[in-house]
Amino acid sequence: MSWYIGIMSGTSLDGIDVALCKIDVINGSMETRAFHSPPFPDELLAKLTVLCTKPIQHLENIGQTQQLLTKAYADAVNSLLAKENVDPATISAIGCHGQTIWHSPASTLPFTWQLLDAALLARLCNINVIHNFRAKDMAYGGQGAPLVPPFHQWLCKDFPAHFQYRVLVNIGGIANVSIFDKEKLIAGFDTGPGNTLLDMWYQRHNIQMYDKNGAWASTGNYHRALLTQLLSDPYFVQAAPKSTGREYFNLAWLNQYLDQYYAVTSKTKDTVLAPQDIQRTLSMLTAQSIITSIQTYTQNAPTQLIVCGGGTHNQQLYADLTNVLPPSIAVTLLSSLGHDVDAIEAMAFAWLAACHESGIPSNAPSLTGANKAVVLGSKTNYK
Ligand SMILES: Nc1ncnc2c1ncn2[C@@H]1O[C@H](COP(=O)(O)OP(=O)(O)OP(=O)(O)O)[C@@H](O)[C@H]1O
Ligand SMILES: CC(=O)N[C@H]1[C@@H]2OC[C@@H](O2)[C@@H](O)[C@@H]1O[C@H](C)C(=O)O
Repeated sequence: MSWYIGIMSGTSLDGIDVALCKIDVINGSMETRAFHSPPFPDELLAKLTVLCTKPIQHLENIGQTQQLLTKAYADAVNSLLAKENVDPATISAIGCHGQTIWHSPASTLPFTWQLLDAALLARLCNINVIHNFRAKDMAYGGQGAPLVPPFHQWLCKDFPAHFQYRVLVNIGGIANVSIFDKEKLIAGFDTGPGNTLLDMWYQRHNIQMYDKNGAWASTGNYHRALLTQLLSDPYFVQAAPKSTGREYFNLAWLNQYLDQYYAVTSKTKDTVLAPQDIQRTLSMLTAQSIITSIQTYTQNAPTQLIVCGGGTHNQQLYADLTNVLPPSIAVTLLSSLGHDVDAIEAMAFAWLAACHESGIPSNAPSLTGANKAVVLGSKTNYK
C-alpha cells in the first residue's frame, strides 16, 4: 500500500480536484482518504477561460497561465496535506493531469496539450510528480483519451454484477463512457457534450458559471426538431476510437445548428426559441447522446448504468437522462456504490501514477486506437 495524490482539472473549468488515496495497485485495493475541490482563483479562471474560448493567444500569456495554474495546483495539494496532517514525505507521487487547452487527436499531426510545469509543482510540494499521461498513448497511434476506462475496470471489479452489461458514464464538461460485457471492457469513448454546452449557453444569458440544479433549464421546453438537428452532427455516429473537447463542442458549434434550424423552420433567432428552451434541448442532447452511444453496444440487454461527474448534480439533466432510458437500462449513482461522484477523475490520476510507479501499462489500446499497451506518464523528481 502506498499513498498517492491525484489532481484533475477538467474541461468545465470549475476548479481543481485533488484526491489523497492509498493504493495497492497489484492486489487491487484503493481507499480515498480525502477529496478537495477548490475553485480556480479569479485571475487564473479568467485567463483559462480566455485561453479555452479564444485560443489565439500570445505565448507569454499561455506561459503565465501555466505558471499560475501550477501554483494553484500546489496550493490545493499543500492545503489538503495540512488539513489532513499528512507529511509530504509519506506520499509516493502526485499524478497530475494538467489543464487541457487543446485536444486534436484526429489532425494530420495529432497532438494534445495540457498545461503544467511539473518541476515547479514537484518543488512546491516536495513530492515527485507523474504527468503528461496522454502523450505516450498518442505516440503509439492512440487518441490519448479517454484514459479512465482501465481505471473504471479496476474499480468496478468489486461491484456486484447482476447485469449482462455495465456502463460507467462520467458527465463532466465532456461525457465519456466505459462499457463492460460482464467483466470485459468492450468500449470506452467520449459520447460528446456533457455540461460544456449547458455551461456555455447558461453563461451567455446569466451571470453565474452554471445552471444550479438545472433550475433554469427546467423552466424551458425541449424542441424535438432542434434536438434532431443537433444529433445530426457526425460526431455522434462516428465509430470509436473517438475523443473530443471544447474545441469542437462550443457556442460556434451550437450557433451553426441553430442557424440551420432557423433556416429550415424559416423563423428568426430572436422571436422563436426562448433561451431556456435551448438550454433544455441541450440537456436532452447530453442525455440522448449518452443513451444512444450505450445502446449501440448493449442493444436491449439488461444494463446497469453507473453515473458520476458534476452533471449528476444537475437535477434536470439527471431527470432527462432517466426519462430517455429504455426499460433495459437501470440507472444508479456511483455514490451508491461507495465512491464520491466528483472524486473519480482525481482518483484515476492517483491510480495512473501508481501504475507508472509499478511499471504497469495503463492505456487500453483497443479503446484509444494505440497499437501497444504502454506505461503512461513521465516522472519529474522534486530533488
Ligand atoms: N449543483 C449543480 N447543478 C447543476 N450543474 C452542476 C452542479 N454541480 C456541478 N454541475 C455541473 O458539473 C460541471 C463540472 O463537472 P465536472 O467537474 O465533472 O467536469 P470536469 O471534470 O471539469 O470535466 P471533464 O470530465 O470533461 O474533464 C459544472 O461545470 C456544472 O455544469
Ligand atoms: C483531452 C482531455 O482532457 N479529455 C478529457 C475530457 O474530459 C472528459 C473526457 O474529455 C475525457 O476524454 C478526458 O478526461 C478523462 C479523465 C479521460 O481521459 O478519461
